[in-house]
Formats: sequence, structure tokens, C-alpha cells
Amino acid sequence: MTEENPTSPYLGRPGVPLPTGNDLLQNPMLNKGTAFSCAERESLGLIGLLPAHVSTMDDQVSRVMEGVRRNNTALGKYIAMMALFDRNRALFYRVVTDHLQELMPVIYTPTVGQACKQFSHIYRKGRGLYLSAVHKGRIAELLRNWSYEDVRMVVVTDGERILGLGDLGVDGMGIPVGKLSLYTACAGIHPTYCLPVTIDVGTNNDELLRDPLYLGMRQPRIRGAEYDELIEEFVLAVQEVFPRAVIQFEDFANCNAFRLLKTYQNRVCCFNDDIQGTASVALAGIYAALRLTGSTLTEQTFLFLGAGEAGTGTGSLLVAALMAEGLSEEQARQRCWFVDSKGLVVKNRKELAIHKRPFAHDYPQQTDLLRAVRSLKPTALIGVSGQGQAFNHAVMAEMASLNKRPIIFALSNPTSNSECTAEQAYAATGGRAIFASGSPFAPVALDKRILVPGQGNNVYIFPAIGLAAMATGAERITDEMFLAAARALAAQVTDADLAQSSVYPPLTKIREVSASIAVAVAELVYERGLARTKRPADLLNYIYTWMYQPAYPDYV
Ligand SMILES: NC(=O)C1=CN([C@@H]2O[C@H](COP(=O)(O)OP(=O)(O)OC[C@H]3O[C@@H](n4cnc5c(N)ncnc54)[C@H](OP(=O)(O)O)[C@@H]3O)[C@@H](O)[C@H]2O)C=CC1
Ligand SMILES: CC(=O)C(=O)O
Ligand SMILES: [Mg+2]
Repeated sequence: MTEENPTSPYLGRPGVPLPTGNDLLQNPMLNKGTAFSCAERESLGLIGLLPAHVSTMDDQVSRVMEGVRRNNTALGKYIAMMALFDRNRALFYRVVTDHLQELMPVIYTPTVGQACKQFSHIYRKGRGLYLSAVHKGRIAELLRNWSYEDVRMVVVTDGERILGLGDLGVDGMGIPVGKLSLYTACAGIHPTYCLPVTIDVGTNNDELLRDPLYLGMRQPRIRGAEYDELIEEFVLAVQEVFPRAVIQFEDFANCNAFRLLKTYQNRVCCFNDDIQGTASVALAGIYAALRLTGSTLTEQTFLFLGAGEAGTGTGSLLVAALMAEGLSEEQARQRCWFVDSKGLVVKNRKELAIHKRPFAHDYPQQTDLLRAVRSLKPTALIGVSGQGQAFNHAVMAEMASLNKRPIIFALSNPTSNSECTAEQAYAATGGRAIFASGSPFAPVALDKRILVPGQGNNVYIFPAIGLAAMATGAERITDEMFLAAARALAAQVTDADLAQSSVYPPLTKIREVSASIAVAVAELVYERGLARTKRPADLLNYIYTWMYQPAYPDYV
């Protein structure tokens, strides 16, 4: 693989002869399984190691899908898919690309949440790098142990806030692995460019610490200067070993996430998916929803349940979007209200976390969501609290009495942590809710209509951001790029999508959607002078040249 042709099939390390026989079959990046041709079998020492019939890749896809569907449980399907990931990467991506709608809930939310909860019990292979405090001073050396020399995309977690499931320690590795598999499936990032990392700093989850099979370090989480020094060493080591890599911070707890973003966003090419990616996908859904309500952004009042990374991240991007439409910062902030675990976020509350302070308004304290809805009369209710069923019937019925088309987004993951189901939102609002959720819900039949809830998940954003950053050689990823991404995603929502009440394009179109978002983001990278490459005349075509298509190479 070369810089000029980043999407071609992997043929092994430059200058290193192709392995043969069982070594070849056991290398997931090179293996073709039963699709090795007769000539390849002959010349690569494979005769006798495979049954006689040569399968096409299509045959193999059918065989895999038969096997996956034979599993009765979602976790069983996940294990089957990850077994394929471990043995034949091209086939894994071909299967996922061909059956994204069916398989995304298997390799991503909600099933990846279940897999993370069981990670130490279903463990088969590492699939990423495990760095820890005991490796202090050796992080660059460990990065060099990775199988591929040219890494462009690193997704890193410390496992402290995995989806809405809390501290899962090293068991959170399922998330960077899952996110990176979506980089390849949804934006065509070459699999060898992708590096999942878990930084093991211990866990405060007593259940894990007591579990004899738990695979992480059995100690309370490291905090303070020791933690920051480890992250600093990691970031510097990535710069040294993989100088062209983008770093995506994922599922850190908010006690670290905001600080790390502030520390690194102007120093290296990085972003925080939960703060910035979520904001972008939520804003895109709101832009699309406005086409259904027939109102403008400046006419909205947003009430968030949850004032953490996803909530205040979205609030900040909304403020930028409202200011772009002429409001002052103060006016824009007045449109965004937050309820957290202690009630409405207001100025007279003591010891408000720093990320909440810009959204704390003068208002008498309200303690529950229903009263906040009644008094603030929001047009949009956005759930990012990780609290399953927090949007009860009364709350949503109140939204429906205030608004002809109430916007109700239940963005918490996985499904068990969603603030409500699609069915509940439509039932409570007589089918008038403009509903989206972080984890997928099936279409709902109501009064002879089929309502198709969109999936408001940052998967619509992060693969495209990474693709744009990589293709342009971006030096930084800025907040402005997430605003551009939101607008570009909203522009991909068709009238047909809206007619079904869906504010996101179908996942079946995700590759073309990612490409058009990447174009909008790349345009900004060039405009702001942040690119290390020259702007090509045909940017869309250039972006497509960066998108890997899962296929087999001919070895002979
Ligand atoms: N759809 C998507 O693409 C994404 C979805 N998410 C989901 O959003 C959720 C939150 O993530 P994130 O913001 O990073 O997490 P944080 O931990 O940063 O924030 C969670 C927030 O929820 C609040 N909260 C907790 N319990 C309650 C309660 N009972 N009532 C009201 N508020 C409550 C917390 O309050 P307090 O501040 O008082 O502790 C906090 O403000 C997760 O479930 C995650 O999966 C996240 C990223 C992307
Ligand atoms: C989707 C995602 O990033 C989360 O739930 O944390
Ligand atoms: Mg996340």
C-alpha cells in the first residue's frame, strides 16, 4: 500500500515475502479462505489445507450470513462476526458493507454494549493495543509492536464511560474495535490504517475487580498528574510512531474528557467523538426536523436531559449554529436548558461542573423533568442522560400538548439506556413526535402509517471526519468542522426520508453520505489553511480514491 494508492488490497509488509501455507491462512489481512484460486493454492503451499471447491466471495458472504443468522442471540451473532474479523478481514468488511442495516446493531450498539459487559468472558483475541500505567516510559516501544507501520486512525478509550454502561475498565476495548470497524465499513478507511487502543488505568467497578476472569489491572483508577502524564506520553508517542494519525478520544468519563480535548485539540489532530461527534449528529437531526416543523432554528427552545459530554457538547454546537443565524451568544445560550441528576442547571446551584456553567441560567430551581417541560415549553427534548425510560408518558404527552411536531431525541446507548423507545414516543404524541434514537429501533406502524425512526448516532459523523482529515492531511480538527459536517449530513436527508418521519438518511447510503460530509469538512480544512496536501480539482472524486472497497487481491 502506498500514499498514492491508499485503498488497494493489503499485500503484506513492503519487502517481506508473502507467507505461505497455514501462516497465510492465519493472517486475517491476507487470508482469502476457500476463495484462494487453484493457481494460488498451488503456488502458495495451500493444496490440501482447503476443501476442493473454490468459492466466490459472494458464496462466502452467503455462508457467513447463514452462520450468523443461525445464532439465536445477539451476542452469539457478535461472537460469530468477530470470529470472521479474526480470520478474514476483507470478507468481514464485505459482509458488513453488504448487510450494514442488519449487522450494524450486531457489531455496534446495542450488541457491542453487551459484548463489552461480557468482554473478559468471551475474550478470544486482543484486536488492539492495551497500554497501561505499568508501561510508562515505554509507550512508543509498545506502539511499534502493532502489526502495521502506517496507522492513520487511532480510537482510544480508558473504558470509564462505555456507552451508558459506566466504568467497564479494559472490557471497554469492544468500543474502539467497533468504532474502527465502522470507519472501514462506513467511510472506507483501509483496515490497516486503524488502531484500537485501550489505556488501562484500573477500574472503579467493584464487580469487575471481584471477577476472577476480569482481564484488566486490578486496582482503582489512576487519577491526577499520574493519569495526565500517561495520556501525554501516549499522545506524544502516537506523534512519534504514527505521525500522520488522527486520534479519536472515545468513552472517557467527563472528569477527563473535557480537559483532554482542551489540552490536545489545538496541539494535535484529534477530536472527542462523544462531545463533538454527537453534537454534530444531533444538530444535523435538528436541522432536518425543522423541515418538518416548518420553523427556524432561532425559534427553538432545547431542553436536554443530561448535561455531560454529549449534552453540553451539543449545546455548544447549537450555540455556534444559532450565532451563525444572527443571535448573540447570550441569546443563543438562553435557548439551551439542561436537567442533570440534580435537576435543572441554574445559576444559584453550588459547585456546578465547569462544562455546565455556560448553560446555567437565572431561574428558580426545578427538580423534575416534567415541571421543567411545563415551565420552559421546549420545542425539542434531547435525552443524553444514559437513563433508560427517563422520558415517561407524561413528559412526552406534555411535549405533544406544547408542540404540533415535538422533537424528541432519545440518544442514550445502548437500547436499554434509551430514554424511551420509538413506539413509546409515537404513542405518547399521537405519532406527531419527530423521533430519533442513539440505538436502532424498528419502524413503527401507527394509524396506517409506517414511521421510521432515524438513528441519531455519531456513526454518521466520525468516519467522515476521519476520512476528511486523512485525505487532506489535516493538522487540526476544529469545532467549525463539526458544524459543516452537521449541515452536510442534514443536506443528505431527502423528502422521502422526512415523509417517513426519519431525520437521518438510511444507513444503506452511509458510504455516499460519509463521502459528501468528508467533502464539506475537507473544503474547510483547505480554506483554513490546515491541509498538508494541495486541494484537488475534483474533491469528491479525490475523497472516493481514499475509500477502500473490500475485495481480494490476486496473489499470482
Ligand atoms: N447517540 C450518540 O451518538 C451518543 C450517545 N451518547 C450517550 O449519551 C449518554 C451520556 O453520555 P455522556 O454525555 O458522554 O455522559 P456523561 O457522563 O458525560 O453525562 C451524563 C449526564 O447525564 C446526567 N444524568 C445521570 N443520571 C441522570 C438522571 N437520573 N436524571 C437526569 N440526568 C442524569 C448526568 O448528571 P450529572 O452531571 O449530575 O452527573 C450527566 O450530566 C450515554 O448513554 C451515551 O451512550 C453519547 C455519545 C454519543
Ligand atoms: C455512540 C457513542 O459514542 C456512545 O454512546 O458513547
Ligand atoms: Mg462514545
